[in-house]
Amino acid sequence: MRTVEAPAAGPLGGAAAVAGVPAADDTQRLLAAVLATARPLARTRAAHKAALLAALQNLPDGYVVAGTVTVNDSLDLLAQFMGVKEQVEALTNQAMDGSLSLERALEERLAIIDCSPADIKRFIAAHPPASRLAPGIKELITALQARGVAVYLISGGFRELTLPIAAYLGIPKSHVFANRMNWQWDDETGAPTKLVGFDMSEPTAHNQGKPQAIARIRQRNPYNTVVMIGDGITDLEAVQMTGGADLFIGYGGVVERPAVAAEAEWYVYDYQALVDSLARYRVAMIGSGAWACAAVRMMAQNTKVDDPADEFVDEIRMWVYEEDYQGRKLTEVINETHENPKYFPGFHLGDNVVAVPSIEEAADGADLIVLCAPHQFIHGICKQLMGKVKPGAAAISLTKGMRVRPEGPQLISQMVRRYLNIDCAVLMGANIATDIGREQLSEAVIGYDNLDHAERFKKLFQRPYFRISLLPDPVGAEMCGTLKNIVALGAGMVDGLGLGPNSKATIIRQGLVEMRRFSRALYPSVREDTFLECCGVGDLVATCYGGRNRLVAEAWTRAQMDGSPRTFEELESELLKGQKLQGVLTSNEVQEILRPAIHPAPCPLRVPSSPILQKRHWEQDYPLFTTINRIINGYLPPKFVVDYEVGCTFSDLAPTEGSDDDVGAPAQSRSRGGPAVPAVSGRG
Ligand SMILES: NC(=O)C1=CN([C@@H]2O[C@H](COP(=O)(O)OP(=O)(O)OC[C@H]3O[C@@H](n4cnc5c(N)ncnc54)[C@H](O)[C@@H]3O)[C@@H](O)[C@H]2O)C=CC1
Ligand SMILES: O=C(CO)COP(=O)(O)O
Repeated sequence: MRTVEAPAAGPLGGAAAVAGVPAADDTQRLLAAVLATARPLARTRAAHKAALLAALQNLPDGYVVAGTVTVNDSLDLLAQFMGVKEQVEALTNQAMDGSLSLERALEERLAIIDCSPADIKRFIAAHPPASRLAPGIKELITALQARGVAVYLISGGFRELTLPIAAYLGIPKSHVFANRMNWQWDDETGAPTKLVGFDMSEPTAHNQGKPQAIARIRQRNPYNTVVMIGDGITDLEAVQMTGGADLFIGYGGVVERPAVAAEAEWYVYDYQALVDSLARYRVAMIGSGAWACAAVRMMAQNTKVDDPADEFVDEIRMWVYEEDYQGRKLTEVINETHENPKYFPGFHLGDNVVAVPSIEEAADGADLIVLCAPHQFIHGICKQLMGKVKPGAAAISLTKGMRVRPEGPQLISQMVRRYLNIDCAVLMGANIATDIGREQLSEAVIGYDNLDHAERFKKLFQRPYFRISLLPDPVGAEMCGTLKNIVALGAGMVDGLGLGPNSKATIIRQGLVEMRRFSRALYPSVREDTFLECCGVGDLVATCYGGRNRLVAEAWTRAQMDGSPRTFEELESELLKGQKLQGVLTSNEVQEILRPAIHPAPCPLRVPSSPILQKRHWEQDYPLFTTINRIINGYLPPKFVVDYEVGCTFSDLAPTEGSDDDVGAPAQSRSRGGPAVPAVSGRG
């Protein structure tokens, strides 16, 4: 980039004038290109350039309008096409250097050109937009739009010629300000026939039209900062009026106009210089288990793209809970082989994934923080990260689980928001890690409060085989991901009992009913439809057929049935080799909410203080959840999983010694008004 440093000037008011104006809607952004500066200057030029850079890099406050996008003036080119190039170009130059009023220049140029609608069609066909664009402008606009910046095109040319270019650049018609040709219409056909002038009511038909157009834009949109980019005096005017643009970047890549260059605080000859100055989001992955590795692998593919408009920093730092792996540190092995041989063997994570043992270092400077660790560790993780994350960063949780404290339940995303003071979305779905590593079709939802963040995360994760949709019900999505792990234990028990698909379908259906009921009881805003999404029924089915909770529960049930009981911990460590089960903990956590205050469960209840916990005694409404919890804690044998209504009626009784047969006779038990339920050995 060649930069013209204009002489030091007085204070410049643009950015300062709007610095304190909050955007009513953070999602709306405009990148404006501005010119010039008859404005009173509030800063030195160097400081102003710094403000420009900051506006471009700190996009939540940075907005730009692009003014100069083609290598040639459309009307000049049309004049050449019509064989009247010299006369029209002379008038264009007079208008651009300010020696002829815009209205007169337009009027005279159109009169000389004197084209028909058919001429315009032929002209556009002969000069398609791609052939005329200034180098780098498409990349700049794509990069800005990818970052949520609204881009406008304000042109002193004509809509008839500008709209095809705007369409090619992805700028909506409503974001285009340009003049309109006036036509004589054929009385018979109603078609335009002859050019008879232009519409003088458009702001761009007059001098100072560009600041007026920007003022209109700002009336409709609460942008904080509007940046104008342009090469002519009429572009420069955009910053010379109250209500116009705040900042101006002069562009000399096509025509270098000394008057514009002299006034511009930042003058560039190449749009790539602006693309290069845009912020790129740095991503951190907190966690390195199976799903964390499958997810980081997808993200690494997306961040390492050869695209100048790419909005992500290539490198992703992944926090690894350091441990020994075959005599070496796991982080060293991952960084050497680009694979996590302990938790996700056989999959290349990407050369751009860097494993770090320090959680602070992993999160340092990250704009996008992805949390994916077993839920029991997230509280500790949040405490370590408190005060260490970049203000304004956005988080997303892939973790399935919740925390139950005496004050009430807390979702992982709520914990992240509370401890880290940043927004936290969730990504949930039927996402068995190894299948995703094998690039098999999967779906996920991003449950969000902040749409901008959700869209950014979607770009970060989405792959051809990993389809993401956005769901404005983050709580519902997270509750689904959490609760399905309990149902999966029930599905594993069905398998362990040797029962077939009908029984499993019964467990899945009842599980879905209880997931929905419980979620909506705790959080009434949860949407009904969410349970039909991939995070609801989709994940439930996948986990009940292919998940780790199912696997371990099946083995646990078989061991019970064989008379050689094993604990869940033993089987987890034996079958999952370091990976963690979430269902057993979640079942106990959920049951803390469901059961009455005095209960024979092995984990003693804390005294509830919140209204939610005081309202317990919900077990009868959740017979499957309750029965599964009683089974895994040894109060009922596994066969009750398919007799959950009955299993649930034992709930108020303390476990006593007794034979399995007693418990296995539900009709008799009920006739006794509730049997003594024996503890089954091998509690999880
Ligand atoms: N594995 C899967 O297919 C899926 C898992 N999930 C969810 O993702 C979350 C994370 O699971 P995975 O990535 O599969 O992990 P994992 O279960 O495969 O691995 C356990 C992880 O915990 C770490 N760890 C062990 N002790 C720790 C401690 N004291 N503090 C912090 N970390 C410790 C280990 O280093 C390892 O990275 C869970 O909530 C799970 O339900 C969600 C979708 C799919
Ligand atoms: O959540 C999962 C799939 O979406 C994985 O479930 P498991 O932890 O039971 O393997």
